[in-house]
Amino acid sequence: MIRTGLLGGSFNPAHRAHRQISLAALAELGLDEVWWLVSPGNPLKSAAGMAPLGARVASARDAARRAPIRVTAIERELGTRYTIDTLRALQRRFPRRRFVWIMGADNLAQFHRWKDWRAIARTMPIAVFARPGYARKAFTSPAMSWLRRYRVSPGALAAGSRLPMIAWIGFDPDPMSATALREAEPLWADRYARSRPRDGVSGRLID
Ligand SMILES: Nc1ncnc2c1ncn2[C@@H]1O[C@H](COP(=O)(O)OP(=O)(O)OP(=O)(O)O)[C@@H](O)[C@H]1O
Ligand SMILES: O=C(O)c1ccc[n+]([C@@H]2O[C@H](COP(=O)([O-])O)[C@@H](O)[C@H]2O)c1
Repeated sequence: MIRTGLLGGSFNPAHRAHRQISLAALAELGLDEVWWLVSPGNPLKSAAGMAPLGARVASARDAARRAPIRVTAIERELGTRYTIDTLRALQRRFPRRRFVWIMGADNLAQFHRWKDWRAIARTMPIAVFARPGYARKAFTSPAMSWLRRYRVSPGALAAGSRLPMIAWIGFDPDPMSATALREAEPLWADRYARSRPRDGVSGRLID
């Protein structure tokens, strides 16, 4: 089994916290690699202000350099938009991998708005990272009121196979956000104007 973390995101643009939480997940959960799934469009986010997919993939490749992180826009190829559909498609396509879904506390705070969120938790383990300002919202969220009974330590999540299973990973919270980067450099995507997602977006090149 190849142990693979999945970090889905807009990456508009990618930044150091994406890298840090991925490296922490690799170490704490004994993962072999992390895939960054650069979303063609988060179903809950407006497309306004969203840089082209190619620029977001290129920024993610920069941020992931020299780490066991693979950047992919595979949702575009799979034709999926909702995470539950992506995860099911990935499990079908990569049956020898054991996946873990990774997300920041901000996403846990609104996880109950995601399509079939309980089914996501029954599909693969979930690892959550603290994010400044979101601890309370995440712990008291509607999703967490159901998920808390399935909470385990990171070690138990790494070793176990029961589902659902959710763990908080110890991590010195990092205030970095793509919103702050866009405010500092609204035209950041111009740096990647000529970048197109190469074939690296295809599942074939992932394996
Ligand atoms: N500083 C951070 N600490 C912990 N998790 C983070 C951090 N930044 C992003 N993440 C997580 O990484 C994933 C992808 O995040 P995303 O690409 O939306 O970046 P973002 O900084 O949250 O963007 P935006 O500010 O545009 O909402 C999400 O699960 C998010 O919770
Ligand atoms: O499936 C859903 O309903 C759903 C709703 C909101 C967000 N997501 C996914 O959550 C991940 C994080 O998104 P973002 O924009 O916060 O980086 C990304 O993979 C999105 O596709 C998924």
